Amino acid sequence: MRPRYDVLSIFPEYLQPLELSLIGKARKSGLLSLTVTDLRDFTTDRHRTVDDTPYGGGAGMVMKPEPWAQALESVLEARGDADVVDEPPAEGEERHDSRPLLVVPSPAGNVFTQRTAEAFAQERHIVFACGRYEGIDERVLDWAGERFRVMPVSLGDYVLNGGEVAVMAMVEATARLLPGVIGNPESLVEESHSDGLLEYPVYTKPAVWRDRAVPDVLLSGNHAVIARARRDWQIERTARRRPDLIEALDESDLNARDRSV
Ligand SMILES: COc1cc(COC(=O)c2cn[nH]c2)cc(-c2cccnc2)c1
Repeated sequence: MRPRYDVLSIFPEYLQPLELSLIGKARKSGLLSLTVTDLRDFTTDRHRTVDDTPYGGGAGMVMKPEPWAQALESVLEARGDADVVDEPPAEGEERHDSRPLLVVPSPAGNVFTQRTAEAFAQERHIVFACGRYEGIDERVLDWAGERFRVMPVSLGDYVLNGGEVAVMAMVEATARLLPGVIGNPESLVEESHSDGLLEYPVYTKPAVWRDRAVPDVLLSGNHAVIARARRDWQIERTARRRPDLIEALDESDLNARDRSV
């Protein structure tokens, strides 16, 4: 599967870092396609206006609906299935929803986690809509629901000026899970959150650096003992920094840790 990612933004140049490094290489080698489109290309007035004052008053501006609808329709046409109608499901089968995913970074979204990235990595086509100002006219998300699976997504409990930074983070977190993007897929297995825990501390040469030695266990060559020590460090680090994650830890792991201490 060659996933296709579309990004709609009034600051397309903001997404240029996605042309660099591993994601850039993956795009060049055809592992994924990523197209960034300027929302202003879908305005019709001389000033290429994308925002207007909010109904009901309040500070700031709201993104006008029509440019978004035109841009989203254009993305579907480019994909070649603007009017795709899903085949009726076979007897007893789940209806297959071939609509692309429309991800809208927003402080009011569902929280993006590693599980979300894993789900996104299974998607054939994701459209990322970068909101600016106070947000996008809500009717756009309602209208888009006929042609997309619409998903407001938050990176965390803070407010950015626009969705571009959030999209870069989500595209990177997703694309790195695609086959062939990361040189050594082994490195994906033991990283933070892949097993529900934070990752263990890492060390490299020299063995003693500014009077600080690498933990002896890592120099022992005993892989079972090293694996146990690393698991313990993961549990301790997670309990200290992210107690909210620790509940998810399987009871047997905690018991095993107590026995090994
Ligand atoms: C689509 O509507 C949006 C999108 C964004 C950009 O995304 C984030 O800020 C974000 C994404 N994950 N966590 C935060 C910001 C606003 C916004 C700005 C100012 C006041 N109120 C709302 C609105």
